[in-house]
Amino acid sequence: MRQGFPVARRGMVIGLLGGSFDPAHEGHVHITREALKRMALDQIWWLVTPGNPLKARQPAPLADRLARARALMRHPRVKITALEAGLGTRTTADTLDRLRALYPGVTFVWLMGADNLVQFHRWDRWRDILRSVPVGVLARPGSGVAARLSVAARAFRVHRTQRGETLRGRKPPVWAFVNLPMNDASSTEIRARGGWGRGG
Ligand SMILES: Nc1ncnc2c1ncn2[C@@H]1O[C@H](COP(=O)(O)OP(=O)(O)OP(=O)(O)O)[C@@H](O)[C@H]1O
Ligand SMILES: O=C(O)c1ccc[n+]([C@@H]2O[C@H](COP(=O)([O-])O)[C@@H](O)[C@H]2O)c1
Repeated sequence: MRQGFPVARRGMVIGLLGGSFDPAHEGHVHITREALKRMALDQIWWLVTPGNPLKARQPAPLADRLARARALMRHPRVKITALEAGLGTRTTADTLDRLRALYPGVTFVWLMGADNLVQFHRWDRWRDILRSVPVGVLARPGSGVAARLSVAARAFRVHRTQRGETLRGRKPPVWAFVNLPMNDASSTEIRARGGWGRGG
């Protein structure tokens, strides 16, 4: 395996949490720990993105975001990675294609907060993503209703399962809201109070 790429054995089920992590915060840690437990995932990999293709704002340098993420999220089954920088991919659909080719026999589950489902239909090849991996949508304060009414939720409503815990064993297309105790931490809020980056 390439340097910096985690090792995974055939048969493993690995959750992928992509994000800007600008900066990583307790909300990320909370959903990661809860998803590991509730969804019986073998590992979760954080994919710290070089840059969200839909965000105009330039994030803090990747090295700084990785260092903060690694300092905050300490768990033997959670790997903090810069896989997308290594692969040269920017969109999630491309990243998933590459990971499936690199890790035959490994099942990936895409994880994201409910806020991301609201605008998921603007992502590159979003239908392909939903057809190729199980997707767990993690509860986030303020986004539940909009997520349930979103274009993607309506388009794939027949593929929704009520049981997020079972996603790891299901064949896509399948997705679920994974109801967790919610945590209201947000990177935007941390940046606004000067807790990160050039201003903080
Ligand atoms: N408090 C939270 N509860 C549930 N999901 C979250 C929470 N914070 C972040 N996430 C999810 O984690 C992933 C990465 O989030 P991201 O790095 O964009 O953090 P953020 O706080 O949403 O940042 P920003 O405020 O800059 O958009 C996304 O799927 C996001 O929906
Ligand atoms: O593939 C896309 O078109 C796409 C559009 C928007 C966001 N994403 C991914 O969604 C993840 C969450 O991004 P963010 O900035 O909300 O943390 C991250 O992995 C992004 O690369 C992907």
